[in-house]
Amino acid sequence: MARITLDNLAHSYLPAPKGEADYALKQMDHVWEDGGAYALLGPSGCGKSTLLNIISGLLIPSQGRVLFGDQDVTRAPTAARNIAQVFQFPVVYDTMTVRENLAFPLRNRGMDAGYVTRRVGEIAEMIGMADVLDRKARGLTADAKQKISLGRGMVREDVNAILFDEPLTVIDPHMKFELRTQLKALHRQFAHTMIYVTHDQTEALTFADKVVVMYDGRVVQMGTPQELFDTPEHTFVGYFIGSPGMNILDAEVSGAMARVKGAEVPLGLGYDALTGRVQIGVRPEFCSLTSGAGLPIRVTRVEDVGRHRIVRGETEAGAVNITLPEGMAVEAGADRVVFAPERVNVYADDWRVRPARGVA
Ligand SMILES: Nc1ncnc2c1ncn2[C@@H]1O[C@H](COP(=O)(O)OP(=O)(O)OP(=O)(O)O)[C@@H](O)[C@H]1O
Repeated sequence: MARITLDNLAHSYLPAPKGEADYALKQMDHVWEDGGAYALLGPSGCGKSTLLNIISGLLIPSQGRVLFGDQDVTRAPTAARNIAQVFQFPVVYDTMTVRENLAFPLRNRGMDAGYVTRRVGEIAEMIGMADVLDRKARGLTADAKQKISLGRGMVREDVNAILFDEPLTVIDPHMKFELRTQLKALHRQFAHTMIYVTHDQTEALTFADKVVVMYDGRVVQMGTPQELFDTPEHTFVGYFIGSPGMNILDAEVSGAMARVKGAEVPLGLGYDALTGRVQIGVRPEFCSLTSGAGLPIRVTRVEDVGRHRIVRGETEAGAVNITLPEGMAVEAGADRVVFAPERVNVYADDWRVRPARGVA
């Protein structure tokens, strides 16, 4: 297991990049702790695979270094990095049995037969395949084959890191939940450094201790699920995490007051003078519908989504979504929305601004 350091890293697929726009991965410095479970989350094209390929050794970055522990592996081939990888689609040997597939990475390294049997048994239990160990992989469903790939990725205990690239794409939804839970349990047990690439926020938030949110070639935030929810550092994080995402409205901010089109919005803390495009962001969970004072809103739709309901509305400042807690009805005549002041974040040119007074 190893700490992974990305030192002044950047990558362009062009031979002579001119500006930032030419970089698929913009300059970044990060340390990913030894034993951490990280999810790399972001929309298609944001640079997740590029970063993963640099860590795994499939790609040499055009700038900067990758360290595993203290060792510079920037130019080391994949085979020399001592990592395990699980890809989007199954990579199994059809002519081998499930047992032989799972044992392969261990036998390959000359592990003792007793250990191989014990370890394969543990992993087979975990992926729910203990009763089909002697079946040939050929003829198994794509789902089952991908479980073997996951098992193979996790069978070695001595790897520097395990990299997962959208590994649950072909797994059916029920099994997805189960495997995610198993992966998490396995992480607790063995504390491998794990990096899990996904564009699915549920997958990222349930798997990871730290979620690394990428947008347009940058890591815009690296934080716990709670941090991403409470204090999105970039408007993209606010918008991308949560269902629905954060409400973001253009505003003018003066001290502890924001003015949006149609109302004044009290803030929990004060702010220094701001420049650039100023916005406030507040999650639908911290908005409430009232008939008293507040930002005038016209409710356009109420959606039932199981445990709670989502009210969708239009204000002069833009669209606002409100999450109604379980059992709460939409009050007749309610035509204002108010925001919990201490839950309102302030942004300048998309980046969160720390309050001038009090805690950040
Ligand atoms: N081999 C390549 N040559 C040139 N450009 C590439 C190459 N691979 C990726 N890119 C570009 O680099 C950017 C980042 O792509 P990347 O595949 O890393 O994103 P991603 O977040 O993994 O997306 P997806 O989820 O769709 O795989 C994109 O603009 C993409 O078009």
